Amino acid sequence: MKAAIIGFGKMGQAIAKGWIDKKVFNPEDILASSGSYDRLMDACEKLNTTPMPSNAEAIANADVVILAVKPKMIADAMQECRDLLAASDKWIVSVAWGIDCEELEKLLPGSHHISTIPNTAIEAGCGIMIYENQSTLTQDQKALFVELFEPVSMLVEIPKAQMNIAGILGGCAPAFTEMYLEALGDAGVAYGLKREQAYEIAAKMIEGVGVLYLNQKNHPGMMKDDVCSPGGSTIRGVMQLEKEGFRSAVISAVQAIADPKK
Ligand SMILES: NC(=O)C1=CN([C@@H]2O[C@H](COP(=O)(O)OP(=O)(O)OC[C@H]3O[C@@H](n4cnc5c(N)ncnc54)[C@H](OP(=O)(O)O)[C@@H]3O)[C@@H](O)[C@H]2O)C=CC1
Ligand SMILES: O=C(O)[C@@H]1CCC=N1
Repeated sequence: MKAAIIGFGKMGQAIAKGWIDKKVFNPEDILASSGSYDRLMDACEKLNTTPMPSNAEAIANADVVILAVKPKMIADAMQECRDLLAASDKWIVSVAWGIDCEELEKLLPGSHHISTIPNTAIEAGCGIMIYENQSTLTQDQKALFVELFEPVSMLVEIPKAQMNIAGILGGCAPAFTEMYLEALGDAGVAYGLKREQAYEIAAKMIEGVGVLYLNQKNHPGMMKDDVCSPGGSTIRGVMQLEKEGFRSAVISAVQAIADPKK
C-alpha cells in the first residue's frame, strides 16, 4: 500500500514520521507533494520519503490520500484530482481544520473521504485523532483507516456538532501545554536547573499526569488533592495559580477558538 500526503508541512510530516517510526509504511511508500518543490525535496531527503512533482501524480500512484493543506487551499490543491478521486476506490483522510464530511463532499464530490483532526504528537506515536462519525468510506476503507492510524494515535469518534470542541482539546491545546512546559522550564532555570534538564523533568511530569488519568479516570481535582499535602508546599503554588486565574485563562483560551467573535 502507498500513501500520498498532499501538503508536506508540519502535520503532513508529523504523520509521515509517526508512520515511519512505527513501521506502518516504508518511507519510500509515502509519496509527498507540496507547495514549494525545494522545501519538499529537503523534507523528503531527511525522511527518505518520495517527493512527487504534483498532487495529481502523488494521488494517481497511491491508495490512500492524506489531505494536509490549509483548509482554504483544498479547492485549488485538488482541482485536477477531483475526477480521479470520484471515479476510483482511493480514499481520503482530511486533517484540515473545520472541513467536515458535508463540506468535503462539496469539495470532492463522489469520493471516499473521512474528516479528522490529529495532533502533532502523532509524530511520536502517541497522538490523538478525532474523526467524524459520518464519512463516505466503505467498511473495508474504514478498517484500513483504523489499521493505519491506531499505531500512532488514540482514535476518537465524534459527531459533527462536537468536532470543533474536540479538535480544540486534542489538536490546539498541545500549544497551550507546550507554553506550560516552557514556563515550567523557565522557572526551573530561574532557580538554577539546566534548561534541558528542566524541560525533561517537566515533560515527563506532563506525560505521567496524562497516563495516570487515563489509567485511573479519577477526577482531576482529586488527583490534584493527592499532591497537596496538608500544610505542605504544593497548596501554596495551587493558591497562587487560582489567584492568577490559571483555570479561567485556560477556559478563555478554548473560548477564543470556539467562539472567535466573542
Ligand atoms: N499543525 C497542527 O498541529 C495541525 C494542523 N492541522 C491541519 O493540517 C493542515 C496543515 O497544517 P500545517 O501542517 O500546520 O500547515 P503548514 O503550513 O505547515 O503545511 C501546509 C503545507 O501545504 C503545502 N501547500 C500549499 N499549497 C499547496 C498545494 N496547492 N498543493 C499541495 N501542497 C500545498 C505547503 O507548502 P509550502 O509551505 O511549500 O507552500 C505546506 O507544506 C491544515 O489544514 C490544518 O488545519 C490539523 C490538526 C493539527
Ligand atoms: O492552528 C490551526 O489552525 C491548526 C489546526 C489545529 C492545530 N493547528
